[in-house]
Amino acid sequence: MDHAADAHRTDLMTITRFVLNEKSKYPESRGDFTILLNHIVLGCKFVCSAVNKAGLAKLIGLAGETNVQKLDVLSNEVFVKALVSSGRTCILVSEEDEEATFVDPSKRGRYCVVFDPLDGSSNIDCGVSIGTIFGIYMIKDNHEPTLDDVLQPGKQMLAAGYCMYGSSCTLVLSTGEGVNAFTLDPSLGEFILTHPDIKIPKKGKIYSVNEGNAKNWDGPTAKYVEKCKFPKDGSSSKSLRYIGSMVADVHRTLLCGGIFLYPADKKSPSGKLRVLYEVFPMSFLMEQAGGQAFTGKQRALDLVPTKIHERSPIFLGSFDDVEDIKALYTAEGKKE
Ligand SMILES: O=P(O)(O)OC[C@H]1O[C@](O)(COP(=O)(O)O)[C@@H](O)[C@@H]1O
Repeated sequence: MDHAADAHRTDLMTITRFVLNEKSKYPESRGDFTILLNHIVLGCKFVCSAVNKAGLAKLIGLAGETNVQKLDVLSNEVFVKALVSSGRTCILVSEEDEEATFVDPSKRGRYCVVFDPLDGSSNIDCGVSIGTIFGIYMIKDNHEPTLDDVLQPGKQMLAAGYCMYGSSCTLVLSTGEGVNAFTLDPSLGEFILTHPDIKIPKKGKIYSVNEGNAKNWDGPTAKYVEKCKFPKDGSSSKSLRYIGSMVADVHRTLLCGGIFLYPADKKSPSGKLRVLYEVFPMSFLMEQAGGQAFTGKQRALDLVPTKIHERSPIFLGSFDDVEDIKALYTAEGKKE
């Protein structure tokens, strides 16, 4: 690898150029998606800089008398304003807003964006990697947009991604043609393609779960984690890695393989993670990278949500690892 050449590389594959190339294959594409994506990218750049300077800019801690992080409020505001000002959206669903936002007809487009402006917020104060998660649907015709346009199975999504604010700022994106990652070059202010066509290893050496909830797990989950720790087939035990920030845990799983699980338990029978803007986007990316995502009952992307903040258990990651837990739930199902 000729680092000198790399440092002076002039043929820069920015995320805009990459998506323009992808969309140029479709004669009907008018650049609307690229314009929408550029506004999401703007939001990510803003949040990245805010997270980096959070300690200095007194952006750490809760907003006023609320139990919401200042950065959560700020991130939500910048994404809602960027998405509305793109002129390409009609419905916005944010983890931070109880109700969906219906964009004024004068500024409306055909894309519906579901997003978690800053996921893993419990990790903000201690500087652990956090991220933004988003999914994009499109309404097929010019009908008056309704919630039904977002309460769609995840497999209807056009695109999904996340931006991780960690040691570097990395935006991972899929428009349904594989998964690519772009790293923010702060000197250029541009996301540059650094991880083309990501494929998750078929089987991994890592399992990622909050074992603190173990006493409340159902049978198949408890058996699966036991199997990871004490495999009976002579294979070596898996290592436990859990950051408690979905974007960071899923990013590691995508690149290194293994499985991330947030199962249901007696305390939260529907799990913790939200279907529209956590489970669906991450499941979309996993499938596009050759992995899979399972709810304990079905393929995650086949789920049809009935509420915008609905939760679901999720098991996602390397194909073979998720197959193992699917087998345990199928066996459990047969017993019932
Ligand atoms: O602390 P727990 O129960 O393990 O939950 C951690 C999970 O919750 C999250 O922080 C989401 O919660 P928030 O939406 O409240 O940020 C995920 O990023 C993470 O995977």
